[in-house]
Amino acid sequence: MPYDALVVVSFGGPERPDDVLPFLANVTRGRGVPPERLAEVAEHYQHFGGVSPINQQCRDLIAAIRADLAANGVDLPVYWGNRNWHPMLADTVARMRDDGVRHALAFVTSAYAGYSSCRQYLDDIAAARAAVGPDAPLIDKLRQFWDHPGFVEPHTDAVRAALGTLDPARRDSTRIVFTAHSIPTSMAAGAGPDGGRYEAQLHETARLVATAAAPDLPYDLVWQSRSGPPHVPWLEPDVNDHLHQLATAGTTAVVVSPIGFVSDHLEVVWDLDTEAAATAKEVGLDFVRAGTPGTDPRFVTMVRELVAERGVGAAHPGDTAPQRRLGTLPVWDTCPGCCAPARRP
Ligand SMILES: CC1=C(CCC(=O)O)c2cc3nc(cc4[nH]c(cc5[nH]c(cc1n2)c(C)c5CCC(=O)O)c(CCC(=O)O)c4C)C(CCC(=O)O)=C3C
Ligand SMILES: [Fe+2]
Repeated sequence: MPYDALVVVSFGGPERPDDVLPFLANVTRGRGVPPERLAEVAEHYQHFGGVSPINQQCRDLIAAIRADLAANGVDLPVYWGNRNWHPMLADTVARMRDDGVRHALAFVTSAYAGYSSCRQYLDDIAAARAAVGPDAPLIDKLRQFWDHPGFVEPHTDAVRAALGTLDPARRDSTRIVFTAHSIPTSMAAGAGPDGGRYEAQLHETARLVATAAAPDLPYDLVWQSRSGPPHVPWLEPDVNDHLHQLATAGTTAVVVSPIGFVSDHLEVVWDLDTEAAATAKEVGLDFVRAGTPGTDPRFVTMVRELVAERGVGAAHPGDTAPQRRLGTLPVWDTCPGCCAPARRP
């Protein structure tokens, strides 16, 4: 059956102060996140008036996707549903059913393998379809896109632009510090069909961005936004500890590039622009944070290309577009057995 809709599936975020606690309850239900950590994160949201930037970023991305599809003659309605906040995915899937959608593609706003980045979105889709019932549309998730040029190139340009703002006299002691969301080490071990794929893909993206943006500079991949109880091991080092380390070892300037993310959502504007920037200042490092793809036209076009890989918009029925990729790690179109839920801690 040909595809008749695209649904953008994202994390969701609060849009007013009263949303913050119920949003956090949705994110952390059954996850064992300590109340102290929750109170701390609630405060981060309240610093921004209780409004996460992520929902508006999704609206902007969807407007750009719709315009790009229309400009290229691809007639595909675009829906939007979130994991943790309105519009909730189950409500969206009900609306898709009401509109007569039978078989949709899902673009998830996360590029990588892993439980939180991939498998949990598959579970969200399954739960939303189950809530809607037997006449819910089929929904196929598009593949992971960590090494797609439409994701790598905007990150590369952002790193290059950020480097351009630093003192060229310090170039010899400048480093690129890539970041992604930390996850429990047990979750990292279970990422992808054969494990370890979250880190492996991030290492590949870091290499692709660094070698294109500044082949002369050293770079690191470190982790941000650690959650969970202290006795559970998560990926380390934390970006703040790493900045301390770098300053001690003679680095004078850093570009921090959040390659783990597609937009400047709260974990970027708080954990990096506020916390990591303060750490850099404390230890005397020049600090600049590189941007994220957001609505970069290449990122928007990538979505159309991923859809074309599934045969949508083809000149002849049955034609599918080739995968555009810069890396060499294997990729799975349909995530077979990927990020098995049983491996989740
Ligand atoms: C891998 C990963 C991504 C990237 C993939 C993707 O993009 O999906 C990501 C994205 C995001 N994480 C976000 C927010 C939060 N994540 C939390 C908690 C957690 N994240 C985890 C992992 C990830 N998270 C994990 C293992 C937990 C522990 C709880 C659990 O096991 O599930 C918590 C609870 C409080 C805390 O403890 O921090 C919050 C509020 C926002 C929205 C920001 C905004 O509002 O703009 C976004 C985009
Ligand atoms: Fe998170």
